[in-house]
Amino acid sequence: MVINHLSQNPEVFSKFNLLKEKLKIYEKSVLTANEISLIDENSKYFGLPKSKLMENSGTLIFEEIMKLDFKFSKAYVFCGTGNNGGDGFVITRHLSNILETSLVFIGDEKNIKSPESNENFKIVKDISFFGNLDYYNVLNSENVMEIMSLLEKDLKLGNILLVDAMLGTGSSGKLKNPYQMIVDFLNVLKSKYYEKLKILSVDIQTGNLNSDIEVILHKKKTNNNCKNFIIKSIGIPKYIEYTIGQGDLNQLSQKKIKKSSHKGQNGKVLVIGGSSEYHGAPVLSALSASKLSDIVSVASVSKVIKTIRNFPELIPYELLGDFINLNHLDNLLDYSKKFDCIVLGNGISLNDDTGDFINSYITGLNRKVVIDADAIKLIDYNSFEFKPNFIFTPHKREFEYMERYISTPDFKSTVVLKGSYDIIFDSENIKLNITGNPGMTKGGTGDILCGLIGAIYATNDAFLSACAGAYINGYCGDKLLESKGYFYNSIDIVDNLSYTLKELL
Ligand SMILES: NC(=O)C1=CN([C@@H]2O[C@H](COP(=O)(O)OP(=O)(O)OC[C@H]3O[C@@H](n4cnc5c(N)ncnc54)[C@H](O)[C@@H]3O)[C@@H](O)[C@H]2O)[C@@H](O)CC1
Ligand SMILES: [K+]
Repeated sequence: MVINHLSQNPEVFSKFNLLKEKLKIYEKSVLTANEISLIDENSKYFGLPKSKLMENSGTLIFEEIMKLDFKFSKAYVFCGTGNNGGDGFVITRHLSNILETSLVFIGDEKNIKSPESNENFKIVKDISFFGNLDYYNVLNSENVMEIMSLLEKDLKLGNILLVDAMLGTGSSGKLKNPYQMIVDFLNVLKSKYYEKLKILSVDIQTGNLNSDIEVILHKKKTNNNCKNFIIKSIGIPKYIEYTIGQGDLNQLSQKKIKKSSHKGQNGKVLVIGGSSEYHGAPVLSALSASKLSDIVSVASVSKVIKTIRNFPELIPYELLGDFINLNHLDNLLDYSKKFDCIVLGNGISLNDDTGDFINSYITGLNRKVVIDADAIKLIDYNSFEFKPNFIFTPHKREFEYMERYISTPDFKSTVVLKGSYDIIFDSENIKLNITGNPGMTKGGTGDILCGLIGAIYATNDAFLSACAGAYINGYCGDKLLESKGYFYNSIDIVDNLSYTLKELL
């Protein structure tokens, strides 16, 4: 799916690479557990199921085992309940074809976490009836003692390979028993039979296990610390690290909090925009925010507030005059304190007085801010600090106002560069949003986007919010393309946003 998209728009990719170079964002060679779980999810989403990745992992690790310059008469595979254990089941399947293997499964079969792990567990369970594979289940500490005495007996007879498929990137915090107990025993046996026991860890060594080698999958993780390791590609294409998918959405606070959230848990958003010239923009922005946030208010001039009063779900905050200006500064700075995120600029219009307001307001405020449209043009960038709490949502022309600053060292903001495919970046990350279609070029979709990003940003961090907002907005447009062709407008998007949010969150 992604390939079709990108091949249709090669110029997007050149802009993407240009920005990547300019920002000096290089491909990450070490990933955090969070980043790896993101890739995990998105691999599935872009057509690479975890079962395929597990098969690749187990098979590639088995091949590495065959290359070891270590003769062993028997293998033990220690497996946990997570997908690290799943990899271990695949390795066991291969090993049991060529030599006597003991599978030591730690935990209760019912607690095997994933279908792909379960699938592989069932196969090795069946094999154990055909011989060449002994199956042991460790549920408590005396099982541990039994296993260790079996292992020690075998060590007296010959060399043993021990595969550590107990815990991988899903491990967190201090090892719980029986894992710690197992690791302690294995470390004792390792020091006692140093040459006869070879320990190979799958992906990451479990706890403080004294492994001889780590076979790392895809890329190094921040908590890999075995000095002897090899890295195996398991077929995850690197573009997956640069594209936004369901994995990103799964990191949102909305996915983490229980559905029965109490009032205010979904954040409070203030939209500051509009003028006697433009009424609609702040309404679109506020309405889209109101699909997610508990409280949405619009601060604008009387003519716009008149429209706002038609929407009971929006809280009006009236400003006298035709344009937002410095007279409104103190009140708005004070009022803004009530909100988690401010959406600034929709329809605010290119008025000098408004420019003075924007530059004073934005420097005086310490809130999360989404800066859009004319606000982007009105900022005086010479003495401007691109703070980490700012998300800018420029289209191509608006981006020209700020492009030359993005590679300066104190650039800390997030940018959504809207286009046929949006490019989202901050000083450390860059991603491509591949949802959306030409039907979204109609007026108002930009207002909807920044209202949506503002609502998400109220309870999430900047880069993730920018990615998620762009993704959801485009996804909603793609659904409308299916049902209405290109003949949909921004009201259609606002009306359909709830269905999209329900589907994706
Ligand atoms: N990320 C990827 O792209 C791929 C990952 N794969 C494998 O999947 C692994 C990650 O799998 P999971 O996310 O299921 O996690 P793990 O297999 O690391 O296991 C986590 C499980 O262990 C338990 N656990 C966590 N911390 C513990 C602690 N301190 N003490 C005791 N128990 C603890 C938790 O209950 C959790 O269910 C990777 O390391 C890798 O081996 C492969 O299957 C292929 C692809
Ligand atoms: K491991």
